[in-house]
Amino acid sequence: MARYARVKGSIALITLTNPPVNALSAAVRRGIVESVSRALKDEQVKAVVFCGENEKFCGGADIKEFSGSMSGPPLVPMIHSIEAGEKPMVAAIEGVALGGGLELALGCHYRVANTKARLGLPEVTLGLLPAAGGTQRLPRLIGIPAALELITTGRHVSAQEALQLGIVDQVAQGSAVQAAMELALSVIGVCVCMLCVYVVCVCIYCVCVTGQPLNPRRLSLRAPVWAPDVDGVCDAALAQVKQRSRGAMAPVACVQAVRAAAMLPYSKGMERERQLMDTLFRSGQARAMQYAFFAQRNAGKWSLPNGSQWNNTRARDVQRAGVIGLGTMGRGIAVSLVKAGISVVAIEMDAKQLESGKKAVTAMLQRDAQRRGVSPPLHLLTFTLSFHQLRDVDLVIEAVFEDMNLKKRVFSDLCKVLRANALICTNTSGLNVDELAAVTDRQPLVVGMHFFAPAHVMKLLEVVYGSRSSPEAVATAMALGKRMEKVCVAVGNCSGFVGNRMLKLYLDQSVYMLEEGATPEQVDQALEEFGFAMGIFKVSDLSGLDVGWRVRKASGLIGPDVDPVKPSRWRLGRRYCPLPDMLCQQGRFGQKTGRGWYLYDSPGSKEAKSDPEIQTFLEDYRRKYGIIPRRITSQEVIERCAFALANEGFRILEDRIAASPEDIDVIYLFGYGWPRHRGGPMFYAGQVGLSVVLEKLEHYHRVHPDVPSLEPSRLLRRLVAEGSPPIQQWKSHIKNLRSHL
Ligand SMILES: CC/C=C\CC(=O)SCCNC(=O)CCNC(=O)[C@H](O)C(C)(C)COP(=O)(O)OP(=O)(O)OC[C@H]1O[C@@H](n2cnc3c(N)ncnc32)[C@H](O)[C@@H]1OP(=O)(O)O
Repeated sequence: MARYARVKGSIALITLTNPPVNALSAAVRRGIVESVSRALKDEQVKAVVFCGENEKFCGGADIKEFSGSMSGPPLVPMIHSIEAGEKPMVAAIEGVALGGGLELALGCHYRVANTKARLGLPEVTLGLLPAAGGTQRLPRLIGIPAALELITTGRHVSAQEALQLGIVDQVAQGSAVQAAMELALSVIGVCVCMLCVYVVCVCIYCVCVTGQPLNPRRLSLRAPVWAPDVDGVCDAALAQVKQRSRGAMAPVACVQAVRAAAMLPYSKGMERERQLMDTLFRSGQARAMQYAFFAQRNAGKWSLPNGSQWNNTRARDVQRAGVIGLGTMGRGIAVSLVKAGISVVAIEMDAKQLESGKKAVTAMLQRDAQRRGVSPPLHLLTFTLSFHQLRDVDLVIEAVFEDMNLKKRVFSDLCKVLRANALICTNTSGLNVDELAAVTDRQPLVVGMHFFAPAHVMKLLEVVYGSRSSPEAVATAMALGKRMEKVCVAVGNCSGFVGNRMLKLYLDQSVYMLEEGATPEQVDQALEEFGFAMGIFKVSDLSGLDVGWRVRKASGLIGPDVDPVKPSRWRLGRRYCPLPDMLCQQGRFGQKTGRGWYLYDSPGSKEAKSDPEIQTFLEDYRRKYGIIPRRITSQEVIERCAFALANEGFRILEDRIAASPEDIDVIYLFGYGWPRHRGGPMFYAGQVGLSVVLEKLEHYHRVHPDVPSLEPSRLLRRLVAEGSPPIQQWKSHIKNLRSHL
């Protein structure tokens, strides 16, 4: 779908019409091809302007089409025919010009963007490369280093930056379409300055250049962008993306394609671009990343077991919020709220804590404002020791220490001062939201808002609905999270919710493997090669080993009856690994104490080094318990960790704690560093093959019968029995479910 109109007598205006982002679907491509041909044939038409409906130029190729068989006119020849057209073609960029959208604009002879427009080639984030000539035209326009940076990161740039880089010719304060039409008129030799009545080549009043030849504007006609240092630049970029992308293929292919633009004529470069794209397009990585794109958007379309959902429930407006507790989490939450334009009353229990919280929050906001060249919105903050200052807030987020009794006290104190209709949210990472709500006078207005540390950086927010939480409270927390630029997922109430409930089993498998013969380094290396940013033992050191220790003590797993010399490896009816507790007993809490599973130069330093003491400690431990160490392969590490995660994910779906496997994957992608090119633990299980996962879990459960969580879940068995349907259909196979609302 593309609309054709003749405007200003001699301009053909071609408008892409495919809301919401005017993606280049087969129908849009067909519409463009027909409109361009019409414009080229129409003798009255002297120039063509492309724009998008609803002030959005184009969000790129239609990603939904990638999973089916492609039909309609292909993009590459379509863009080529635009560039080769004998009439000036001008792109009027408003909103976004991304991926194929920007490639279409690069095929035009001129580009005009509105000040608010964003431009980019984000294909790499979908496991692809800009294969409609983007890897060949962009370097010819802005040079190899800048093109490499944009194409390998997929970063969007502002109109102003695009102008500086040379991607656009003009930035318009008002309508880009209007400005593009004026540019088009000036190019075809009609001066629009109103002072000049002649058709001229250079208007002496406004110095517009008219009657320009088109060949210099055709990027494909430009020679390769070779320079003496180009090999070095590409090699450095390759090394950088290999290190950063942790096994993702697309960034490497992007560098290879851009290198071709430096070395080869355009047609050969295009061949290279196509070959690389073919490989990526067929890869499981591209499928995983495209799945992740839609899973992220679907998470916003939350639904509760009682039928309430995103499009039938209104969120309340939140103008003023309270944050209780200014530890690491509270500070990050306060910063995110203020950045979203919300007034914050931040509360601490004692003056010293309040002062240090205030300093930290202020410094974080100042740093952020400095980076963005704006002034910090400190006027939105009130720091106080008094709960009374909360009397007119719309919502409170409690972020005190992870202790049920403390949180209950805070909740009942809050009820004494808050307005009757104010929401109370808890940032607990796994405590029972219903139990907390029960001490309040407003159970329907209590929900969990589980942020991830550091809360002003991490994207994930689990919004936890309890059995009495109202749909309106869930909608409000989801909307607030979105305003704070979080990826929000609505989840049910159970110990650990979704993310930490699964994490526990992943941690268990990791420490069991240490008992059996692995080292922290081996496990972490396998996980990092798989694509995790950090192995589980490095992450544990970063988060602090004492956190889990405290939780295990509170849950009764550690108590006075545990033998301090030879602690039991069997607790609450199942295998238990006391290694993390033994480390904590030695004061090894991780980075903060300079020692944990690894050794650090000093407390607080970040570089993890192997610690020979840990090797000796593990050897002594195995000797004490008569364990004969064995070699554990990387494959076993991945299988036991990833399949344990997925198996619990299936149980979470059975229990209806998560609404879909996509939601679980989004949680792991945005909160736990799961590699995006592997889609998420549920997607990965589907990609490996559900029957393979079942077989492996059966094997590991046979070998470790004392680990009940390795027993394959009912849902996994059912899905395999029903022929391993694709992930989008799993939901319909969940029957006889308990409702949590
Ligand atoms: C030969 C190959 C050549 C080229 C390859 C490509 O062009 S690949 C595509 C490259 N483009 C992109 O990666 C852009 C993807 N989209 C976005 O980043 C954002 O959607 C965008 C455009 C910045 C808008 O963001 P916003 O937050 O405003 O909206 P949202 O993300 O929720 O999207 C709204 C709905 O539009 C759907 N959608 C967006 N982009 C595409 C697309 N390219 N193809 C298909 N559908 C797209 C998105 O899924 C949302 O749908 P909904 O049903 O409402 O959830």
